[in-house]
Amino acid sequence: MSQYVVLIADALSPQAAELLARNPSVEVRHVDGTDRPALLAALPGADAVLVRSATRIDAEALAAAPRLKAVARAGVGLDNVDVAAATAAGVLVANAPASNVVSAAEHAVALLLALARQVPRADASLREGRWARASFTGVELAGKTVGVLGLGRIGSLVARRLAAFDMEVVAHDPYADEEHARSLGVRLTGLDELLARARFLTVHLPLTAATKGLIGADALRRVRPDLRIVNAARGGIVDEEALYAALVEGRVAGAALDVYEREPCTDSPLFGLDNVVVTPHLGASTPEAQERAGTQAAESVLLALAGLPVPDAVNTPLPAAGRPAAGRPAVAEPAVPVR
Ligand SMILES: NC(=O)c1ccc[n+]([C@@H]2O[C@H](COP(=O)([O-])OP(=O)(O)OC[C@H]3O[C@@H](n4cnc5c(N)ncnc54)[C@H](O)[C@@H]3O)[C@@H](O)[C@H]2O)c1
Ligand SMILES: O=C(O)CC[C@@H](O)C(=O)O
Repeated sequence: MSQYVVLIADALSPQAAELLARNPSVEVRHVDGTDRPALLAALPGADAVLVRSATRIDAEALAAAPRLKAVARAGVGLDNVDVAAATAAGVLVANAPASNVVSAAEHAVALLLALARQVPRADASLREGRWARASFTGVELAGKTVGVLGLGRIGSLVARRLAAFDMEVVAHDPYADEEHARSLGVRLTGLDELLARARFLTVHLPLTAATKGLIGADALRRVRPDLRIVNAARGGIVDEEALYAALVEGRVAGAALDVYEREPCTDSPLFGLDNVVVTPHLGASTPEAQERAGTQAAESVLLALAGLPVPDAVNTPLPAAGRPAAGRPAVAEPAVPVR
């Protein structure tokens, strides 16, 4: 008979459930965590719960789960888990911090290119039967300065990719290591210089009290009018109201957003602007990232539940993100410091 019940509350890669189910002590149950009554009804029987982004594990959910020993999130941020309440309740919280960083970095670069070349609007226009070449002039990346805000795991991967486009890459991150930055071809700067010089700005910060609204009305008054901003980190770091004002007043040339102050976000004044590209929080939405995130979260749960053995890894190996693969030069992918 199974000793531990592990509840999967969001749509995770099937490999997560497969990994858990290989352990005879574990019974896997599924619940739709966005159906709050169903979640609260399932939690009392759970020893561990796995979530992605949709399910909120807050103080109420934790109080409904007296047997709970671990919450694991298949992703980087822990925004939907009340870590303080879990800690107070003696519940271990784990994330999968390197699982989706390559996908997130690639999505940020995709947004930056889509914005620079107006790809979404040109695509929509042609599908409507218009051959409007003159309407969709873009800008080149080569030779332009990109400011990377936050030179952690994802910021470093983005910096390296944009350096390959022959951009001048500057970064602001008070905690970044000079040598690490140099190895990426990145120059560290203060925020003021980054804001004043950048033609592109890409945000890769966690959402904290210090970063909330960091790119707000004040910062947006100090930027070039031809600046294009990408935020694929967390909504709220770029203040949406201030961004809207800067865009309509021509103080900023464009923005590409994957994340929003409130999610899901299906209605925003920003969505009505031609110089804005938007996606619905898709940074980690690839099978590769989801397989890694799901299996890493499952592995954490097995370890948390009395150190259960982790079966042989079934996940897609991470292609040298956050750790250089043997035999590859150190600069091929940055060994991003994991704090
Ligand atoms: N869009 C998506 O689907 C998606 C996917 C994965 C991660 N993310 C988000 O991307 C962001 C970055 O993730 P990561 O894995 O690179 O995180 P990370 O912790 O590796 O890097 C964050 C960096 O920000 C720096 N930093 C912190 N406060 C700062 C400040 N005030 N000013 C400048 N720098 C500061 C830190 O020193 C660190 O180097 C997070 O918000 C994460 O949740 C989004
Ligand atoms: O895809 C997701 O669910 C979240 C991705 C990302 O924001 C994360 O925190 O890892």
